[in-house]
Amino acid sequence: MIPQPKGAADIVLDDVAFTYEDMHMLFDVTMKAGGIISVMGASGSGKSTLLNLIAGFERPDSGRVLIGGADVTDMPPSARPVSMVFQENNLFAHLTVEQNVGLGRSPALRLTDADRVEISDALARTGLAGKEKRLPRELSGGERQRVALARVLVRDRPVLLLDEPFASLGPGLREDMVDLVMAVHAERGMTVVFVTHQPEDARRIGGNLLFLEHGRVVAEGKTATFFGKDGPEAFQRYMGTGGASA
Ligand SMILES: Nc1ncnc2c1ncn2[C@@H]1O[C@H](COP(=O)(O)OP(=O)(O)OP(=O)(O)O)[C@@H](O)[C@H]1O
Repeated sequence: MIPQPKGAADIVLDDVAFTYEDMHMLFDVTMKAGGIISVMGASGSGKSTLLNLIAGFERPDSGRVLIGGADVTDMPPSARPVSMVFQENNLFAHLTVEQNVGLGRSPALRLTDADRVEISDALARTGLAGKEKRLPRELSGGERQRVALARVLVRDRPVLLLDEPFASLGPGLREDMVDLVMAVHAERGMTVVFVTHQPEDARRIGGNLLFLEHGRVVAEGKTATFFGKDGPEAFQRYMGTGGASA
């Protein structure tokens, strides 16, 4: 079981409306502190927008975003208690691995000895020891995402948002990376929201699942239930399996 998190935070989207041209989205959903939640849905259903509203890269037309009970609707992304990992371009190309991780401690890279110890621990934890001085272009795609996760560890924020972070990696490596996210979650107990197109990622993660259609959450609950024979109909249609997949 996940230890009771000290710093985890509930995420609440309270009647959050958001529009892109003719795409009207409405999110009214609570994600429990310390949970791990997969977000699935067809392309264009609003998964990235949901994360961007939590992170503050998009502002609601109406409604409120609360994190840990605090209303963050008007806060810029940098002030929110959130880390985010994208599919790519998480790193600064001209900075070394350890500098990229160090940014999670100090945006100006003014690092104390204690920060350096934390950075070195995070690099060891994510399997990057010995690669500290490399530039991002000298790493594989999987290693670059490990650097992004090491930065999450040193930032130590109560919410971690992942937007298809391993979509460009092959299946075996993706499994390893999902396991690393789960290990980070087990260690820190932050609230993790993981957008994925891959059913096997969601199954591996377990926890809860939000399923989106046309800018709304149309089903939510335990991930295991989604993949069972009584999974929500909309999800079964999306999977095209009529229910449980192998
Ligand atoms: N910057 C934008 N300007 C206009 N429309 C946008 C913009 N970004 C997204 N949209 C539209 O908003 C809707 C939701 O997009 P979003 O990226 O959140 O979906 P998604 O579920 O993450 O898709 P994918 O799985 O393809 O990444 C889509 O209809 C998309 O075309």
